[in-house]
Amino acid sequence: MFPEQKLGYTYEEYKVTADWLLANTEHRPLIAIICGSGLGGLAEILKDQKVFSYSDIPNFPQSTVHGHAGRLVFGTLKGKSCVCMQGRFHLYEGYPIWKVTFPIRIFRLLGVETTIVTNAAGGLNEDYKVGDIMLIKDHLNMPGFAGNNPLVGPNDERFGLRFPCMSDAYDSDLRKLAKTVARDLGYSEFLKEGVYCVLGGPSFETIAECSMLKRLGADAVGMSTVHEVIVARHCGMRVFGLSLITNKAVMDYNSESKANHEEVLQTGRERASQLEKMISRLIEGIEPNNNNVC
Ligand SMILES: O=P(O)(O)O[C@@H]1C[C@H](O)[C@@H](CO)O1
Ligand SMILES: Nc1nc2[nH]cnc2c(=O)[nH]1
Repeated sequence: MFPEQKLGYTYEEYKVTADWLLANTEHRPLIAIICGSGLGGLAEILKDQKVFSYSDIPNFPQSTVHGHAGRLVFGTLKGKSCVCMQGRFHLYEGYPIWKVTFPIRIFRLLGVETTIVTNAAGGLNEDYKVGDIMLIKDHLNMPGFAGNNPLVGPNDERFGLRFPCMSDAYDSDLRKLAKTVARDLGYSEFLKEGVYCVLGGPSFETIAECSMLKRLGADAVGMSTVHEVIVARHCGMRVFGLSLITNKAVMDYNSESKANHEEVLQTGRERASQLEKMISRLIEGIEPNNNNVC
């Protein structure tokens, strides 16, 4: 039925990694955080850290992108046990999509209930400024339109349903909580809410591509996150996502500006402390749900 190429890890392979981690740390995280480009400093908010290099974890892919350190950091925040990926995997690194999303099922097997995804993205919405934080309310999955979806291949019911719903992918209660947190911190001025569009990368968009994406309803464009969200929702985790608008997508043929990775990392450094505060407060407000997945 499916071609003979490998289409993913087996349940047993996921278990090997999860069991290795459980044997090597006493942390039992309920919340996972995935750090976007240049946002790895978010891991520093965790106390009582236990850190693993991806290269030391069985089956774990390696980070190859500048701004993605390649470390899995366990720790606590306000007494809550968390795990943080300092570095994620992208399609453009050459990984098949099931490797890109490998850590998500590991999180689920560790007992994680809520996944927080962050990324750096280009702003398509003309009201957005560099440095804005966009709560992700929905996504456009461009690789998925072409059949590159992380759930392609045999479905393992131990993780989730063959046909998972995605109309409620980004938890509305967590978005409400984030808005309250942002207001209390005085961040409302640079808080936005919108639709994130994933492309394969690594080239940034042409002007025509940006105008097309904007017309399709995207507010921000990037190269990650959506694959992780699909797998997280498939296995029943709650998802909260935010994009840091690190650059404005170029939409004018007369513009001199050019998207570049250094600007992306620089904007991350500039907003790091506010993002750390916002995510700390958000985590403080997340209630455990006794591992009842949703
Ligand atoms: O991992 P994220 O999505 O934050 O990284 C974005 C997309 C590319 O990897 C990189 C481009 O600068 O930033
Ligand atoms: N595709 C894409 N990814 C980004 N990541 C950060 N900025 C951008 C951008 O402008 N386009």
